[in-house]
Formats: sequence, structure tokens, C-alpha cells
Amino acid sequence: MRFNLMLATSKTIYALSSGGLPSGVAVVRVSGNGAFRAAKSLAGALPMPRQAALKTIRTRNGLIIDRALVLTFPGPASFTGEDCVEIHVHGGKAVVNTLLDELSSFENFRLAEHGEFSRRALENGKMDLVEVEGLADLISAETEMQRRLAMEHAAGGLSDLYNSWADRLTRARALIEAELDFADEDDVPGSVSDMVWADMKQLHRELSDHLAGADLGEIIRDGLKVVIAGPPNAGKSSLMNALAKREVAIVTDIAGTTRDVLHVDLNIEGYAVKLYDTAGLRETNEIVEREGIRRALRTVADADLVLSLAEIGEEPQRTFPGFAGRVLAVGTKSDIHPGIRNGYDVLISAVDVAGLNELHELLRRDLQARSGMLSLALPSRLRHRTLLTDSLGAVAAALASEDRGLDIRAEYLRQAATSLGRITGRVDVEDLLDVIFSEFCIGK
Ligand SMILES: Nc1nc2c(ncn2[C@@H]2O[C@H](COP(=O)(O)OP(=O)(O)OP(=O)(O)O)[C@@H](O)[C@H]2O)c(=O)[nH]1
Ligand SMILES: [K+]
Ligand SMILES: [Mg+2]
Repeated sequence: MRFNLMLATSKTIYALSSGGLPSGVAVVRVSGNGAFRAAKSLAGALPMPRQAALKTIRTRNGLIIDRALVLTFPGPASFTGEDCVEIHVHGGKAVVNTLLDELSSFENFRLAEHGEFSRRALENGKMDLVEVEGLADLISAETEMQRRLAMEHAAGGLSDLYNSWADRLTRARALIEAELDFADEDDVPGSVSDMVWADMKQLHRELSDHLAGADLGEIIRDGLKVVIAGPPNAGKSSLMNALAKREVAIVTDIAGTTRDVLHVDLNIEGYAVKLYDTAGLRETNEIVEREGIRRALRTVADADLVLSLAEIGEEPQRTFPGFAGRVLAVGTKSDIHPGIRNGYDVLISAVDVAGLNELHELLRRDLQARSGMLSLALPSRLRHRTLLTDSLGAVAAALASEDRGLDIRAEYLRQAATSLGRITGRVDVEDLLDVIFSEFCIGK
């Protein structure tokens, strides 16, 4: 790990780590080299590390704040890597405020900044960047699939993969260096290159497959963007309200009712779905409506899936400018058009729910088809995608420059490993020689 322990002189931080007040219990967390000193002052003798004890918490003036569970976690075997203390008080606003006030009065103490406990964990090598991101996602996860994806990241599944790839790149370079530097000596196996490049081809495949999962990772994390589009009065806003189970959008029989893009978050079978209602598409000179239509088309272009609505009997639009994804043709108002079925993927009515269940089922199946692979070691952020693309590009460049010098090809592999290292925040320092010496007995 590159990060060093430069925190010896830094401040001890504290914060309310549990949710909003009032609550049954509130957890105040303290981290830093003053944590135990403060805990002793507040609670008297401290319990054994990692064991809870019920203590009376007092200000330095002897005022009792509360009776609370106190836990200590000596560094470096703590979340942040520093000495940490948890105080579980009753979750009253005044209780917590008095405790935080008291903590603020200790020398070199201050309120933690956003994410600062995790940041210290990162700086102390307790977690890498992907794990920190995973933890943040885990805390904000609202659907089961978001939770599972975040858990995979927080638990190091993705980091392990990137580290193993970075190790392979390092090893490949070590072998190339060996070939360059010690080509005359007997101990270096012949045709090392063949081995290296076969493995790099394989790595290239694994990287591309992994990148192909980025769409899904981002969809699970950010939600599938489903956009309702179609002509005025098709029943778009009525569908939005029916799926949201509340009156999000204004519904009238006036064509051109919706102007702004409206949005609700849905949870469909554990997947997050972002549903958008848009202005009815038609030719118009009315300035406000035109702007609404421009926004509608922009939203469609950014969609993962479009629900193209048309009142039964009308032709649903099958393609949209700038959108290459899946379009579901939805025939609306089935209650007043009985018996017609052809030309639509699903028929719905905002006044009875039969078709809505079918639409729900289509969405569920679409999401499941996208997540056909069940491994959730997927990149889930643009940052991951960008660096993975860089890494893949560098491996491809190394593979493609057969007619160039080995040193140039090795340099590409170094770049590939650096990009992977940037994802985890673990940009490898040079341990090339270690690898060489461990694999060959060059120092004879
Ligand atoms: N009978 C029946 N009427 C419907 C249904 N869905 C919508 N309507 C009616 O159709 C009219 C238009 O509905 P909206 O939901 O406002 O249509 P929209 O596509 O959002 O229209 P714009 O926002 O103007 O583009 C309203 O009078 C609705 O009550 C349905 O399933 N059955
Ligand atoms: K309308
Ligand atoms: Mg509308």
C-alpha cells in the first residue's frame, strides 16, 4: 500500500454514526490517537477491546450525560486503522448534542467530515478505493440488487480481480525484462515471450468481457432508465401514475398537458428502475410545448428502455432519434378498445390493472435478461469503466506492436497495470526485481 501513516499528529475525529434523531439508540464514533483518552474521561475505566460494557457517561464537570454501551477498538485492528471508540447512547437530540459538545472540548478533537472515517481507513490501508466506493453504495442501497452489487465491491470481490490482473501484468513485464536483460544466460527459459503473449491475449479477453458487464453494473447501481414516450393523450402520464401508485403527473384530456420531464424511482423485483414521463411528441409551434418535446427526445436518447405508447388502433413509434436500445410497443386504453391485440407488445389500461401486471412482468424479464450472468463482480461506475478501457487499450496496444521493441511492449503493459492500480488506488510500486528473483535463479 502506498498510503502511509502520516496521521500521528492529526486530529481525533468524532461524529454521530447512526441515523436521524430521535432514535432508540444513537452511536457516536470516535477515531484517532485521543480516542481512548477521551473515552476514559467520559466513562472511567474502559472495557476490554471489542467488548461492550455499560458505563455512566459524564462530562468533565461530573454531569451525567447518559448510561451507555462503550466499545473500544485499538488500532490498527479497527475500521479506520486508528484507535476507535463507539459510544451507544440513547438517541435523544439533547443526549447526543451534549456528548458531541463534550467531545469537542478535548484538545485536538473535531467533528468528522463527510466520509472521513472511511477516508482514514483508505489512507491506513484498511480498504482500497473500490471497497470504499462499495461501502458508500451499500449504505445508500435501496434495492436488493443494489445491495448485492455493493456488498460484492465492499467485500473486495472486485478488488481481488483487479489485483490479480495487475499481478499478471507485472509478472509478464518481469518475464520480458528478464528476456531483455539476461537473454544470454542459461537460466532464463526459452520462448518466454510466447508464454507472456498467450497470457496477455487471455487477459485481454477477460478485460473485455468484464467491461461488457459495465452497462449492467451501472444499471443496477443507478437504476434502469425507462422512458415513457408517445403522442399527446396516449396515456403516458396515466401510466406513470399507475406504476408509481400516486398522482405524480397531471392528467387531463388536453393534448400537450405534460411539458417537463417527470421522474419516479421504482423497485421492480429488487432492481432499481428510474421511470420518466415525457411530453407528447407532435409537430407544434407552441414555444413551451416545443421545449418540452426537445426535452422528451433528449430523455429518450439517454434511455435504457423506451415504452412507446399509442392508443390502441394507432401505430406506436418504433424508433427514436439517437436511441438504439429496446423499444416496447404499448397499446393503451384497452378498456375502451376491446378485442384488438396486434401490433403491440403489451396492452394496458390505466383503469384496470391486468395489463399493468403484464407490463411489470415484461420489465422484470428485461432486467433479468440483462443480468443473465449472476456474478456481481461488475464495474459500476464511470470511473471504473474509463480506467478499464484505458487498461484494455494498453493491453491491445502491447499485443498489436509485435514489430516493435520488447521494451515498448513492456511499457504498454506497465500502463495497463497502472490503470488497474488507479481503480483500486493501489498503483503498484516497482516490485519487478522481486518477481524476477523469485521466478528464476539469476543470482548464481
Ligand atoms: N379510458 C381510458 N382513458 C385513459 C386511459 N389512460 C389515459 N386516459 C385518458 O386519456 C387522457 C390523456 O391521458 P394522459 O395520461 O394525460 O395522456 P398523456 O399521454 O400524458 O398526454 P400528454 O401529457 O398531453 O402528452 C386523459 O383524459 C386520461 O384520463 C385508459 O387506460 N383508459
Ligand atoms: K393529456
Ligand atoms: Mg402527460
